[in-house]
Amino acid sequence: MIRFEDVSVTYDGAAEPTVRGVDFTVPEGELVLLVGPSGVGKSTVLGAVSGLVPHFTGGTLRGRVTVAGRDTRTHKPRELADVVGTVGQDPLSHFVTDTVEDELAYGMESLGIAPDVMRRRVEETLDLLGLAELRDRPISTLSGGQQQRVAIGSVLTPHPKVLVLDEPTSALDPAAAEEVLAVLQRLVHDLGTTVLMAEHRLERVVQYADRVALLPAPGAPLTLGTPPEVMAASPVYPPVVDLGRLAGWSPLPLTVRDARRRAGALRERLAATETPTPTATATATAAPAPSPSRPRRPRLLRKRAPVPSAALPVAAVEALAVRRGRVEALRRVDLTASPGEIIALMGRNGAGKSTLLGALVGLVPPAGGSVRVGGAVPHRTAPRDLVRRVGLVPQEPRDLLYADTVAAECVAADGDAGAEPGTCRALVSELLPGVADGTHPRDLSEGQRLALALAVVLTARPPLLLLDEPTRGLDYAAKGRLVTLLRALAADGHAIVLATHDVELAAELAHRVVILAAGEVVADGPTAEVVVASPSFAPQVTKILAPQHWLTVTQVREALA
Ligand SMILES: Nc1ncnc2c1ncn2[C@@H]1O[C@H](COP(=O)(O)OP(=O)(O)OP(=O)(O)O)[C@@H](O)[C@H]1O
Ligand SMILES: Nc1ncnc2c1ncn2[C@@H]1O[C@H](COP(=O)(O)OP(=O)(O)OP(=O)(O)O)[C@@H](O)[C@H]1O
Repeated sequence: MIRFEDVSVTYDGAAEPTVRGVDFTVPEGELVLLVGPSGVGKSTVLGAVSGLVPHFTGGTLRGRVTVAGRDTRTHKPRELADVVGTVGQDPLSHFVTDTVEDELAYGMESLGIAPDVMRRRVEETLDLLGLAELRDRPISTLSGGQQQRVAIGSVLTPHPKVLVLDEPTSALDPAAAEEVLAVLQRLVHDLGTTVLMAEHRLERVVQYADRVALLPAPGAPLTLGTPPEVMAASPVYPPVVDLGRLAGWSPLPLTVRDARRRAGALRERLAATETPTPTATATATAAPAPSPSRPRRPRLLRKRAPVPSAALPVAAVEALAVRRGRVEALRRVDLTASPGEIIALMGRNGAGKSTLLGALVGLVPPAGGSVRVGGAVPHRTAPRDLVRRVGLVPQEPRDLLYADTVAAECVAADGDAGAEPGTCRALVSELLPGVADGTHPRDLSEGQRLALALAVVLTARPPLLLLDEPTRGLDYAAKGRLVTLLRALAADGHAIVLATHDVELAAELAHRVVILAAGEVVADGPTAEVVVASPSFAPQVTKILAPQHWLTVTQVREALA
C-alpha cells in the first residue's frame, strides 16, 4: 500500500541528504511504527508519503514513493487526500475551520461524502475521542490535548485507506493515548486501514505495531523487522525493554503483561535488596530535605490541607478558582512549592494543568482564592518584576521566541531580565553547545527550541520555574539531558513545577505528584505513593514489579549493582 524505492531526500541548502536509500513496503492492513532518535528524518519519511515532502517543504526527492499506486512526487497532497489522512506534529497548523464539529466534517465535505453518512461519522468520532461535550467549542479555546484529539478525529472521519501520523499521542493523557491507539488498531484489523506512525514514547505504542521501521542515525539505512527484533538492537527503547535487557530476558518482552510473567526471579533478587524509599530516584541527587510534615500517603479524593513547610514556599496557591469563558477550569485548588522541590502536575486533557501554570505567571486572573509567588500577586505584578520571580516554558516553546536569530533572542532576554549582557548566551552555550548565533529559532529541532526557551526563561534566574509538557517531541537521550539539567536547577534551590503526561518522566524526576481532575486536586503526595496508587499514572517498571514499589530502571540497576 505504501512503497519506498531507494528514496533519498535532500533539503535545499543541505550538503547531505537527510534520509538516503530508504527502501521498504507497508502492506495493506498493517500498522508500522517508525522510530529513531530526534532529527534522523522520521517526519521527512512521513512527509514523503503524504506528499508534503517535497511539494511543501522544498528540497529534492530521489527514488520513488507510491501510495495505493500513486506516485507522491507527481501527485500533489490534495490529489492524495482521498487515500491518505495525515496528522502532523503541530495540530494548530492543521485546522481549517473554527469549531470542533465543523473540523470533524470538513475532510468529508471536501470528498463529497453524503450528508447522512457525514452526520453519523461525526457523532461516532465525537464519542470515540471524548469530544461530545466540546462539539460547539471554538478550537482556539481547547487545551493542547483536546486539540490533538480533534486533529486525529478529523482524519478518521473520511475513513482513508492510509493514515500517516506524526507523534499522534504526544499531547494526550495516558488513558486517551490508549484509547486512540485501540481505535487505530481496530481500523487496521477491521477495515484493513494501513497506518504509518512515528512516535517517541515507545512505552505507549510498541505493542500495537505489526512491524517497526528503525532509522538508527542520520543518513543510516532504514531497517524493518518485528517489534522484538528491532527493539533488541534499537538505540531508542521503552523502559520495559531496558528492564528486559538488564535482566537478560530473551525474547524481549514488549508489554507489561509479558514482562510480569518473567519477573518472578528479578522480584526475588530485588526483595533481598533495600526497598526503594518513596523518593529514591530524586533523593539520589537533588531532593530537598524531606519535611517531616509532608504527607506520606496520597490524599486521593480528599481536599489537601495546607502543610507547613520547613522552607518558606516559593509559591502558595489557596482555594484558587479560575474561569475560562464558560468553563470552570480550576476550583478550590491548594498548592505550595518549596525551594528545591520538583512537582509533577498530572491529569486528563483539559483537567486544568496549563491553567494552573498560567495562574502562577499571572496570565489568567483568579476568579476566587489567592495566588502568591515570592510574596507577589502574579496578575498584579509588572512583567519586569515578575520575570525575576517566576518563568514559564510554554507547551509550544515557539510561543516564547520572537526574534530572527538565537543571538537577538538572547539580547532581548538579557534586557527583559535586567541581566548582565551575555547571560542568556552563556546559558544557551551550556544547554545547546554548537548552536550558531545566526540560526533562526524556527530552524532548530524541537529539543533545541525547548533548550533555547529554557535559557531565555532562566536568564532572570527565577526561583520558580514552570514547564508545560517539556518532553513533547524529545527522544530518550534528550529527555535524559533535561532530567539532569532540572535536577541541577532544583539542587540550586529552584522550585520546579511541570505539567506532564509523561509518567516515566514524573517517576524519574518528581519529588511530588499532584493530580488534577476537572479543575480540582484529587491527589497530592510523594511520587511513588501517588503513582503506585493509580494505574493510569504508574510507570512501566512499577507495573511490572508490583507489589514492590520500584519506579525506574535506574533504581533497579542501582539496587542490583
Ligand atoms: N523543511 C526543511 N528544510 C530544511 N531542513 C529540514 C526541513 N525539515 C527538516 N529538516 C531537517 O532534516 C532533519 C530531519 O528532520 P525530521 O523532522 O525529518 O526528523 P525527525 O526524525 O522527525 O525528528 P524529530 O523526532 O525531532 O521530530 C533535521 O536535521 C531537520 O533540521
Ligand atoms: N479560552 C478558553 N475558553 C474556554 N475554555 C477554555 C479556554 N482555555 C481553556 N479552556 C478550557 O479550560 C479547561 C482547562 O484547560 P487547560 O489547558 O488548563 O487543560 P490541561 O490540563 O492543561 O489540558 P492538556 O493536558 O490537554 O494540555 C479545558 O476544558 C479547556 O477546554
